[in-house]
Amino acid sequence: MAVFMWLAALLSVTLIGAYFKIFYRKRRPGEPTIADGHFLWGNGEEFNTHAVEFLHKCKKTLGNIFTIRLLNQHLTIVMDPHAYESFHKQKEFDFDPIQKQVNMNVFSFELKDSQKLIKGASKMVRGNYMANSVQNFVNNVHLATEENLICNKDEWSQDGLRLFCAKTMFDSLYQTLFGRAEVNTLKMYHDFEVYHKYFNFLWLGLPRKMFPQACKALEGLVQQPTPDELIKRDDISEYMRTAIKMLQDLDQTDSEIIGHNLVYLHVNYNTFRVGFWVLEYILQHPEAYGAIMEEIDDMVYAKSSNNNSTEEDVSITTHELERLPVLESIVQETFRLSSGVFMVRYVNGDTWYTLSDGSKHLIRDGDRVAIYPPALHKDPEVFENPNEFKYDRFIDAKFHDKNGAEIKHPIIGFGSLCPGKRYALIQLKWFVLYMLNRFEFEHLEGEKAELDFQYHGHEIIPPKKDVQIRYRELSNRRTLCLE
Ligand code: HEM
Repeated sequence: MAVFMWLAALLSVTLIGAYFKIFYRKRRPGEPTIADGHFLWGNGEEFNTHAVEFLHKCKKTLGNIFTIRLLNQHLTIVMDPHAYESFHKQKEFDFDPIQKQVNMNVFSFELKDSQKLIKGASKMVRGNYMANSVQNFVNNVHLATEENLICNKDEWSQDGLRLFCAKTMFDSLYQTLFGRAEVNTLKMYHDFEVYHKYFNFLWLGLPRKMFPQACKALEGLVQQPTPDELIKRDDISEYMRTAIKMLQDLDQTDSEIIGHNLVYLHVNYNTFRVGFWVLEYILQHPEAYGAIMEEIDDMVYAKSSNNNSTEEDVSITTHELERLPVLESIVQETFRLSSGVFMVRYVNGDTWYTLSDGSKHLIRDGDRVAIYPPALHKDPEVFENPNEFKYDRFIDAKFHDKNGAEIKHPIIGFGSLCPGKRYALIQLKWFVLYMLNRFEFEHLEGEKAELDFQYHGHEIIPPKKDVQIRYRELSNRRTLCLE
């Protein structure tokens, strides 16, 4: 009996010691307040249940900067709506270890020289390279529509909206990325859907073997042509070609290169995800649908030399596409509502970080620090009725904090580092314009998509389930071309 009690006492002491070593920490002078949480798993549960509500609640009591704990990991959250630039410029806040973690845990590869690669490949989504890629995309959207949809002026066809977007947008993004080939892009899309369910768990480092469905989906996703075969294609995207060649020069293996290709497919998959939401919100809101059709019709009318003929194609420039006010506002509003992104950095050395009110805060070496854009995007002090979709919210609008100071970056759906932002937005806008100019859409009775908040942390949050729509080709429309 005495031995048993002695062992129990030893175990208790060991557990208490482990608790203080792994989970507990003493706040040092200057460090942000640590949010109250469960003594073992910290704030994980509240964060998972509804991250935005939880962070708004913390902001009310703790202010514009505080630290939360997810199990044994401390994460300082910056809620200052003016922090975007200072956060981006703070040299100790490092993205490299974060992308390494995603690459290794989710896609099983490590880049030998990530900075060189990102710099080199990023040049290929600008200037003429971007223009060529956009032209390929325009062409591929048209081909996907002809090949994968039922184009009928007299009868409605029925589909899931997400499936509709997969057959058109995902297909064209895929073909633009890898070059045109006989490939079942719908299978790729389904595998990506399954794999993304486990993204957050994998990213955090849980072993893939725990998720047999993820393993099976990954087996499908890595069924790609070899890197040598891919770069022989004439129409593979320049950033993919450049990245593959650089990786080969660095002696990375074929399987590492295939893992890296999946990262590019993943970033394009985000463009597809947001494409779905833009169309869905337009369908949910007749006033938005009416306004955008009016904008398209006005543009087509203004650009046609003969308004009695529908034979003539109408050409618009990329610049014009980027500057359509209703489309731009709908896109921004869609990002505001559907973005789930974390702008997270590893802290390289103890850092005094200054907020916009001049206050200085000590951020601890080895922690993580983050801006969580969805919490800013839904801040009721900045956006009136933040959970409502308002299609014209961003037309000629400026946004201010509660003291009246203007917020320079009210929407940060691409973080501060994404080199593909302009390219993705052009593709997105073209897709929406092309589809609305060519088809009429309706939800089936009672159908409405809802955001699935368990995917918080993903760049774009998917819907809980697909929604059923019907579509038919419009009569008397002019064909649009992008110069
Ligand atoms: C709607 C589509 C997209 C969304 C929502 C998106 C979002 C993001 C976000 C949130 C980040 C992290 C940035 C940060 O933490 O500051 C990022 C990084 C990145 N994105 Fe995008 N992205 C999209 C499309 C693209 C495309 C089409 C490309 C292709 C070139 C791309 C390439 C990258 C790269 C290479 C990085 C890593 C940058 C680095 O490590 O410095 N993205 N993206």
